[in-house]
Amino acid sequence: MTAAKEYIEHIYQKVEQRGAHQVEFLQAVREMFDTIEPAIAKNPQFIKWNILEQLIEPERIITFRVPWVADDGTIQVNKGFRVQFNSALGPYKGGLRFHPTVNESILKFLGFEQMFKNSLTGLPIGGGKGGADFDPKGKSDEEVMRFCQSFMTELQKYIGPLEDIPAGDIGVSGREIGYMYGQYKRLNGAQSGVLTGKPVSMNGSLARTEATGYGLVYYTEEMLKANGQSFKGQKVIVSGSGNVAIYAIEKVHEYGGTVIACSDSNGYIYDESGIDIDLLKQLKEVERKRLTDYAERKEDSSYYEGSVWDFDVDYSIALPCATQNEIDGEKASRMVKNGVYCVSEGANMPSNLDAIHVYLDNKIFYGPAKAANAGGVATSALEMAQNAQHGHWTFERVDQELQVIMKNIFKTVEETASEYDLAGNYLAGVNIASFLNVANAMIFQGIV
Ligand SMILES: NC(=O)C1=CN([C@@H]2O[C@H](COP(=O)(O)OP(=O)(O)OC[C@H]3O[C@@H](n4cnc5c(N)ncnc54)[C@H](O)[C@@H]3O)[C@@H](O)[C@H]2O)C=CC1
Ligand SMILES: O=C(O)CCC(=O)C(=O)O
Repeated sequence: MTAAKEYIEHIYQKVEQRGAHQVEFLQAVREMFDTIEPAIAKNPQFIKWNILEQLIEPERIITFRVPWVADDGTIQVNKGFRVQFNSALGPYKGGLRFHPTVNESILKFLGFEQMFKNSLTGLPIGGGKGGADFDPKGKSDEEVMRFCQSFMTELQKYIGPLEDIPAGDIGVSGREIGYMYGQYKRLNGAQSGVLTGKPVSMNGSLARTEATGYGLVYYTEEMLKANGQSFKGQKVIVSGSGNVAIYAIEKVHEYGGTVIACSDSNGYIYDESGIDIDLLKQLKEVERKRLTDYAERKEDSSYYEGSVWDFDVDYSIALPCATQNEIDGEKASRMVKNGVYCVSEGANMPSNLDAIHVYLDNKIFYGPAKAANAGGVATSALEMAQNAQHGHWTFERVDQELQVIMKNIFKTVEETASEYDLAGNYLAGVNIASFLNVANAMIFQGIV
């Protein structure tokens, strides 16, 4: 075993000892550690600085009680969190997730990946993530507002435009960000730079809503082009039907591909002629309905229960945009059998480690989440820039900057993989490039 490998395994054992039950976090660390040996072997100072042990420990985890009153008068209590993972490259930056499954392991995996992802954007942002085990589904607007106000009453003590700037994630969109900003302002005065993903009328950025989905397609098109392919004429499946999925579908259609299926947490719709994006937006963004309503309103479309990745149909590109671990080894093998040659991740860690092995063994063009979905946070950093200069940029300007950022990320990934004699292994390119960004910044700052 090389010294680099021995060091990596020694630190991994420590992570396991400290939190064997944190399975999502362990998975994210394992995936990273499995690819960075060449970078550690080439840079022995990382061992001297014990950089991995510093990296895997969040700078701070804040947990708090979130009490609120439901419409029926009952008193509800949820658990709130903010994981301030790493500030080597700038203030903590990353979304808030409101979902019943939220726990410390999930937020640590998300924060860990966020610090690496953010470094790939080239913008001055560190990594963080937060949220609560609150389910906005089925709640009235008033209940969501009261929850958001209680959540922010505590969170506001720890965030600020130069310290920590949360944004949205699963279950947190413009509505929730609006309520949280209202409460922040009531307690601290108007400082719009404290949250991103704000509604445009509240100093949000144009194109932030679209950015993660559009960015995913810009990144994937670059990867396809580098391999003599493109979206044009391709059949695509997108999982999810939330913010990331909707704008990924819209951009795939603009690029000449056809998205034939998308999903929610219960099932999926198949629409061979291509998902009707206007209908999907109306159902999901306006009416907050389920996908069963799509099949009821759109002729020749069908709804099926279960995972969209178990659907046997010919297609070539898979864009998972729902949630973590939605694809296991079996589902990945099924995709390959169905003709998939490209998988690019809008969701964070949607593929488990077995699925990733299937992609690598089958030479799938693979866009790991840390790179492929970085367009959302990159545009959040553009929103911060606009807020700092008290100005607004046009949609075209933000979208143009987003395209440049996503192209540059792919270029960095491709070049890094080649530099380490791993040409075409985009997973290694993503992990090594982002690891070097964060590790070097930490060394510059000393032991802090
Ligand atoms: N919103 C953003 O800017 C960014 C989001 N992401 C990631 O993208 C993914 C989706 O986030 P958003 O679209 O923002 O959230 P959202 O709340 O708008 O939509 C989430 C979608 O995933 C589906 N979903 C949730 N749990 C599921 C499950 N267990 N099985 C199948 N489907 C499930 C929901 O039905 C919904 O369609 C998440 O992994 C998030 O972390 C990543 C980068 C930025
Ligand atoms: O826009 C942001 O700050 C956060 C985006 C996010 O949560 C993510 O990239 O997973």
